[in-house]
Amino acid sequence: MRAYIQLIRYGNCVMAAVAAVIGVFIAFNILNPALLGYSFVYRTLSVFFVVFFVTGAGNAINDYFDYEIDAVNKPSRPIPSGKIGLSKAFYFSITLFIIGVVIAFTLNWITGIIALFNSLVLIYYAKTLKRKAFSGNLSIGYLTGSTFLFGGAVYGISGLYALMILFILATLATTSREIVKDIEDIKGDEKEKANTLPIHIGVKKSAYIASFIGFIAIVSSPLPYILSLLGINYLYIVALADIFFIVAITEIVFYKNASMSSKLFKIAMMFALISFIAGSL
Ligand SMILES: CC(C)=CCC/C(C)=C/CC/C(C)=C/CC/C(C)=C/COC[C@H](O)COP(=O)(O)O
Ligand SMILES: CC(C)=CCC/C(C)=C/CC/C(C)=C/CC/C(C)=C/COP(=O)(O)OP(=O)(O)O
Ligand SMILES: [Mg+2]
Repeated sequence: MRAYIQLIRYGNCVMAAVAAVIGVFIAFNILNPALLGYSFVYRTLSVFFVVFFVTGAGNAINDYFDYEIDAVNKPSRPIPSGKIGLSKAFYFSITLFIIGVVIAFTLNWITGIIALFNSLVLIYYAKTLKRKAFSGNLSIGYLTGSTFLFGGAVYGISGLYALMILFILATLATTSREIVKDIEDIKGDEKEKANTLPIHIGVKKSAYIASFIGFIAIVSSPLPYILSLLGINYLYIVALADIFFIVAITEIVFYKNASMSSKLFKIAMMFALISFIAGSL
C-alpha cells in the first residue's frame, strides 16, 4: 500500500485537488449561483477526488514510462526499486484514470471533457511529450493550471472564465519550474537521449527562459486583486510567494543550483495556493 501511495506522489495529488477545490470556491464567490447544500458538497468532493485520482494516475503512468530513466535519476522510486511491478503500475494508473473521468462526467460535460483530455495529455506526456523540448514543460504547466479551470467548470463556461487568470498564473509558474527540473535531470535525460530544452539549447539559455517565464508570473501576480477576483489578504500572502519565486530564479540564474531552485519554486507554489484560499475567504 505504501508503495502505491509513493507511486501516485500523494503530496502532489492533494495539492492539485486542493487547487481545484479553491477553483470551486472562487467561482462560487464570483458567480454567486444558487448552488448550495447537498449539491454543493457533492460537487466539491467530486472535484477533489477527480483531480486526486487523475493526478495520481498521471504520476503512476509517468513512472511506468520512466522506469529506465528513473533507475539513473531516482532509483528509490517504487518501480525501479522493485516495490511495484511494471504491469501492476500500468493497470493501477488506467483504473485511476477511468474512475476520475467517470466521476467528472457526472458533474457536467465540461468537467468530463477536461478530465478526459487531461488524462490523454498525461499519458501522451509520459510516453512521448516529456522528451520534446519545451512542449513537455508547457503541457505540465497547462495541466497544473487546469486544476483551477476544472474547479470553475463546475459552474459551466462562466466558471471557466472566472478562473482564467489563476489558470494563466499557475501555468506560467509551473512551466518555469518544469524547465528548472529538466536542468536538474539533464544527466539522466542525456542517457535516455531525451531532447529536453536544456539538452536542445543548453543549460544557460534554458535557465534564462525559465526565469523570464517565472518573472512574467511574478509581475502578473497582483492581477487577481486588481481585477477584484480575490481580496486584500491574497496580496499579502502572494507577496511572500513572489519572494520565494524571486529567490528560486536567482538560484538557477546566478548559483546554477537547479535542485534548490526547484524546491523553492514548489514552496512558492504552496504559498501561492494559500494566498488563493486567503483571498477567496
Ligand atoms: C505567481 C503565482 C501566483 C503562481 C501560482 C502558482 C500555483 C498556485 C501553482 C499551482 C500549484 C498546483 C496546482 C500544484 C499541483 C501539483 C503539482 C506540484 C503540479 C506540478 O508538478 C508537476 C511536477 O513535475 C511534479 O514534480 P515533483 O514536484 O518534483 O514531484
Ligand atoms: C484537472 C484534472 C482533471 C487533472 C489535472 C492533473 C494535474 C494537476 C496534473 C499536474 C501536473 C502533474 C502532477 C503531472 C503528473 C505527471 C508528472 C509527474 C510529470 C513530471 O514528470 P517528469 O517530467 O518525469 O518529472 P519527474 O522527475 O518528477 O518524474
Ligand atoms: Mg518522471
